Amino acid sequence: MKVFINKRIPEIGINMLKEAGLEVFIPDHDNLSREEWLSYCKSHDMILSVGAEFKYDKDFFNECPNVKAIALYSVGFDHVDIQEANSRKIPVGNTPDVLSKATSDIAFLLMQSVARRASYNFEKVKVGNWGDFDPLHALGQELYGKTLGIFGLGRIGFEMAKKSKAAFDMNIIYHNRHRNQEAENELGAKYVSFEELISRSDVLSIHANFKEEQKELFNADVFKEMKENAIFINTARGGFHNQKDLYDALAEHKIWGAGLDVTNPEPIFKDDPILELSNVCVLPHIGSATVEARNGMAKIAAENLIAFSKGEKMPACINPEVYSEKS
Ligand SMILES: NC(=O)C1=CN([C@@H]2O[C@H](COP(=O)(O)OP(=O)(O)OC[C@H]3O[C@@H](n4cnc5c(N)ncnc54)[C@H](O)[C@@H]3O)[C@@H](O)[C@H]2O)C=CC1
Ligand SMILES: O=C(O)C(=O)CO
Repeated sequence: MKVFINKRIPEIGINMLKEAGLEVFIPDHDNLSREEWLSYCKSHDMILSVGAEFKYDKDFFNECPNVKAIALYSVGFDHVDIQEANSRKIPVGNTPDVLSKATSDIAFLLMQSVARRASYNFEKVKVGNWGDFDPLHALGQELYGKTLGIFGLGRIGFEMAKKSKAAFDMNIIYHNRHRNQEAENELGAKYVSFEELISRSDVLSIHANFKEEQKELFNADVFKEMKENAIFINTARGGFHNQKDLYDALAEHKIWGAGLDVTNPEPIFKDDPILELSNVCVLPHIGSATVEARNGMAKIAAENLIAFSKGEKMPACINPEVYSEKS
């Protein structure tokens, strides 16, 4: 069976696939056009898919009838039409858990960076404006005992909550599709309505998996209900926030600041006015960018395809229903 990988991943995953007897093809350049990508997909049985640039939508499935399995090199799967995959009984794997610590580290880092005005202060040093000690200048806010609101308390949200509780004894409130009993028992996390989450959070951190219905859920109507000292953190998907509304809320100091590892659109335009604001920290989607997480992702993605090639269930499968439908 032949595997197409659209971009080089850590060797550990490639070696596992080859050792399992699978033929692996990786193009010699990264910036594939959609046409090139499609032509490679068409001639392979399995895809190890890196990044969310190309969508696995109805058109893809219609054009690539030979593809039998997809292993995403991500935990997020908002670029895959799962119903279409299900209707063709194509299992789709993802990479849960191995990146939860790394991604929540970035949410935590952004929370502190915004609270202590890191981008403003970095810029001062860079332009040679260190300045004298000033008791009233460049003051941040402390996070001790503040309220952290988590939207989407799953794997990454839980890691963020644990760190914030341990470091700053923050009160954790959350809004999720289901109650998270573990977080309630271990951290005293309190389940609240969406409205309560917005109005009570000193830090609001987004960790839900994105669906089109939730597009720009965090918009002017939400920002106007947030506290003036509130910090908005998004490490989930840029599609969750309306970036113009976020800009307005930040520029007008309706909220304290924002930390973004994901933007809308992504990548962010170089001249996006939000980048000019001193109360914003933006990172280029590096949540899972550690050696440990990326190796773990390569390993799980390879395990998913190897299992499939042996006629077994993928160990990390987004749509396990394809197996029960088969039997
Ligand atoms: N910045 C980065 O590099 C990375 C970003 N991510 C993003 O983080 C997301 C979360 O990952 P995990 O924690 O592993 O997923 P997860 O599935 O463990 O947690 C997501 C939680 O959000 C909840 N949720 C979804 N929609 C909701 C809604 N409308 N209202 C309330 N709760 C809702 C779900 O019930 C679930 O508990 C991924 O889907 C991905 O988009 C993941 C890894 C790296
Ligand atoms: O895994 C994901 O969903 C990412 O965004 C990148 O690791």
